[in-house]
Amino acid sequence: MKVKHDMRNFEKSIRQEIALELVFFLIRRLADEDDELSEVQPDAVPQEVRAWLQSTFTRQLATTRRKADEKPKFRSVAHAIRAGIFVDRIYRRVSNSALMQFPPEVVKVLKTLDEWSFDVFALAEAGNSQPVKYLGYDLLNRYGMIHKFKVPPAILEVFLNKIEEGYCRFRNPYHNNLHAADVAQTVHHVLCQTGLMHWLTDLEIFATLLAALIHDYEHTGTTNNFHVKSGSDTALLYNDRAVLENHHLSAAFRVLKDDECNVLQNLTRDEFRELRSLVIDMVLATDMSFHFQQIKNMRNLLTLGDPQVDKSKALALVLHCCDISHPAKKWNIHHRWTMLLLEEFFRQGDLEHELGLDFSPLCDRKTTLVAESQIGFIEFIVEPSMAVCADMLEIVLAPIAPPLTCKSTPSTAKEDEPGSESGRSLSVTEPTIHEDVESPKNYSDDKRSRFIIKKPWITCLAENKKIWKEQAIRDAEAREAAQEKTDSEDVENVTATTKD
Ligand SMILES: Nc1nc2c(ncn2[C@@H]2O[C@H](COP(=O)(O)O)[C@@H](O)[C@H]2O)c(=O)[nH]1
Ligand SMILES: [Mg+2]
Ligand SMILES: [Zn+2]
Repeated sequence: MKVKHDMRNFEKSIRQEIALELVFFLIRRLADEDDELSEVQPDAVPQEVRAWLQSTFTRQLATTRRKADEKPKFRSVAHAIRAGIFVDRIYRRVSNSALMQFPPEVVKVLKTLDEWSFDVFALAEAGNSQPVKYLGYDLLNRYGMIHKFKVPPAILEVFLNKIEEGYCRFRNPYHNNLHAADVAQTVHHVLCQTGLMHWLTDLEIFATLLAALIHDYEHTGTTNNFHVKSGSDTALLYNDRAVLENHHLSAAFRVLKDDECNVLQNLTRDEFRELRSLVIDMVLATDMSFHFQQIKNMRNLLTLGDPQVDKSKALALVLHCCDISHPAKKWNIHHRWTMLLLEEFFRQGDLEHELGLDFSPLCDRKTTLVAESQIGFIEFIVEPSMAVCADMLEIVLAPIAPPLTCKSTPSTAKEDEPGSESGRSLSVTEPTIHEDVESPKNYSDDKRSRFIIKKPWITCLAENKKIWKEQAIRDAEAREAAQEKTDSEDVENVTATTKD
């Protein structure tokens, strides 16, 4: 019986191997000869992880993107600093009486909002499980959006409540209001700690924060592939293309149609159109099947002598990186997110089993190799994405960077509590300039001064990968021990049967 079982497993793995090789061949032919996935050595990762990589992160080329934006207008931050002004949107005052009140525990957590490994779980705990409401409100006020775009504070509160509710609709372990708040906070970190905000107009900042807040609105807790293979209504509606992302956008813009929730009501027609277009581009680019193409396109662009980076493409890459950034946060936070995501995947696997569908990769709770898959995710997806994004930021921000290495700008956020009368301002850490260092590999041959951003994610990624690798070894040993136990039990059973 065991021999039969082994034969079946062997045949199955041969079939999977052949299918996998065929898929790899087709991917190379159909998509790109040299895209990131084809660079992944077939033996470097377990088969299950490869299957997941290809099912989640590849597809044929996406449809044509909209034409490049106008050449970006650079503003000299150095000049602004010298003049003692830190662009007028940094500090806005909104009448205290109109502002939403924040519980003191929320205020305390929000004091750490600028940190790379901000603890969104602590915010949810402090804020009655409403992190989107508090964080969304605070961010939009910090960047002066409420003032600049005349967002009625009461409407903003209703809008954020509605968005928060939508995130909670399917009670997902991972794709919920905490994930939305987490991604928005990470986007904020990039905006303010790298200086990206100074490359952007107010409208572009508003669009970026809004895109982050709504990017997984009404997520069903199941993947695009699941929607397609189960023939869900949403898959039918969007013809199997970026099913979830189309839904997040469409449903969120529908919320904005309601007067009670319309935070965009005081935008001009042109402003609305521009913001909508940016938000759509950003959220559609969070579809993981676009990942390799997106990374490759940006990497190729950055190799050009004087790359002109389209703002919408730059912002889409930033949002995508923030969306997959938890493996680059401190271990405790990353581990918590991993367990939540895996539980969501496993629930999908349970559903697939009930529906008689094949398990999607990483969705079978009995066989999934968690540590191995996380190593694969970090090495093949997160690290390359963060690297390209950082290179892109260093290139686009170089022309507006201050000429000298600056110390951190004193943060007034510490004194100005959210919802307090004094309003609030942004703390912006100035990135550093390293003089006379080599330009990024492959990007340019000339040796000149280079603008460098801080990259707190690098140490976290290395540390997390190390922990997963240790875990993978322990898991493999445990599996081996369990297999040996099963084998010896089988032998005992056979012996007992023979005696009978
Ligand atoms: N195997 C893992 N996949 C991950 C992890 N974190 C994120 N992801 C994948 O990325 C997308 C993110 O897009 P979203 O808009 O759905 O949030 C997610 O769906 C996963 O496919 C991880 O830790 N491990
Ligand atoms: Mg998504
Ligand atoms: Zn997301």
